Amino acid sequence: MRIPVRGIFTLTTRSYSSTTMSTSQFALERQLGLSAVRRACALTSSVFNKLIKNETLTKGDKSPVTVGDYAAQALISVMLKNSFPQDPIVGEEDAAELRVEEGRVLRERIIELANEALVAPFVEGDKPEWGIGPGQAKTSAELLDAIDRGNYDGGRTGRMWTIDPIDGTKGFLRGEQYAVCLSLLVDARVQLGIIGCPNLPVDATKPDGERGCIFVAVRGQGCQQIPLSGYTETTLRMPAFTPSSLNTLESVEALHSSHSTADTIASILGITRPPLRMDSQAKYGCLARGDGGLYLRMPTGVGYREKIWDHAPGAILVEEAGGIVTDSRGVPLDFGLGRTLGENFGVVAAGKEVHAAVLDAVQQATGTKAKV
Ligand SMILES: Nc1ncnc2c1ncn2[C@@H]1O[C@H](COP(=O)(O)O)[C@@H](OP(=O)(O)O)[C@H]1O
Ligand SMILES: [Mg+2]
Repeated sequence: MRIPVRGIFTLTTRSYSSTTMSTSQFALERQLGLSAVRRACALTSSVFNKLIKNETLTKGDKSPVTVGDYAAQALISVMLKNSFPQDPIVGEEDAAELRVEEGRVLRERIIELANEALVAPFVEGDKPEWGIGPGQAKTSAELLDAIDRGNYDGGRTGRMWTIDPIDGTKGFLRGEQYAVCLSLLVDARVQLGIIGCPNLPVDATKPDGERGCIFVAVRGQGCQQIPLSGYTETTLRMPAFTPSSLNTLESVEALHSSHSTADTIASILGITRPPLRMDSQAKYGCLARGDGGLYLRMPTGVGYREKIWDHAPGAILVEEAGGIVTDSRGVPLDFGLGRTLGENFGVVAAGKEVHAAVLDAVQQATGTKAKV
C-alpha cells in the first residue's frame, strides 16, 4: 500500500509476516530486538508515569531515571542472553553501585521493575524460549549479572550489541523525547539498529496525534517505522532536500552540541526556519522519515568522546533510509575503537543530495578542513 505524505514523498506499508522475515539475514535478532525494545519502552513509560508524573521527584533527584535505566538494561540483556549467549554487550550502565548495601532500596525497585517487564504477557513476535513471559522472573543476582554483561570494552572484530536503555536522560525527566536504543555490530559495522521513542508523535505533521514509535533497520533491508500501539511497518525513505529547504535537528543541550555553530552553518546554507531541538536518538529516526533533513551535532570544544551506544543505532536508520552519516569533518563514524567513537567529533547526518554542501558550510563556519 502506498500513502502520500505531505506531498513530498511516499511511504510503503507492510504488515508483520513471520514467513517473510524468517528467511532474511538477522531476522531473529530483529524480532528479538523489537520485542526487547517494546518491553523496555513500556517499562520506562511506566517509571515516568509512576515516579515522575506523580511528582515524587524532588528537584535534582535523578533516581527515577536511574531506576528506569538499570531495569531496562537488565531486561534487554536477559533477552539477548537467552538467544545469543555468546554475544558481548556494550551497555551504558553497570551494577557496581547496586551491589553494595547503600544500593539496596534502588536495587529492590529495579529488580521488581525488570521482573514485571520480563513476565508481562507475550506480544506479537515473542517466542516462549526467549525466557520472557508469564512465570519467567529472575533472581536479584541474575539481574545484576545481566546489567554487568554490558561491561564489554568493544573492539573491531566479532559480534557485539550496544544498549542505551534511556538515551536522552534530560528529555525523559522533562517528559519530552527520549529513546530506548539497541544495535548489533559485526566486525565494527552496524548491522541492526532499533530505537524506541515512547513520546514521539507517529506523524510529525500531527504533533498532538498518536505518540510512540519504533524505528528499525537491518543493513540492506531498509528502515521501517512501527507504531508502539501496533505492528504495521512503514518503510522510510529520506526525501531529497535542497540546502535552503532544510530544517536542522539538534540536541536540546548546548553543552552536547554547539547551538551557535549550528546557527552559523544554517545561515551559510540559507536556512531560515528555526532548528528543531530534541533530546536523544529520536533525532535520527525523525531524520530517516523526512522530518528536517539535517542532523547537526557540533563539538563544543571540550574534547568530549561520543559513545558508540549514542550513535550506532541511529546511524544505520539514516543510512538505510538513503542518507549519509559522518562526523563534523566528514569522517565516517568508527565503531571499532572501543566504547567511544575515539577520534570522531560531532555528527553531520543528511540526505545524499545535501551532505557535501553541509560539510562545506561546516568548514566555513568552523575554519576546519573537511577530511574527505
Ligand atoms: N558534553 C557532551 N557532548 C556530547 N554529548 C554528550 C555530552 N555529555 C553527554 N552527552 C551524551 O548526549 C546524549 C544525549 O544526546 P542528545 O544531546 O542528542 O540528547 C547523552 O546520552 P544519555 O542521556 O543516555 O546519557 C550522553 O551520552
Ligand atoms: Mg545516550
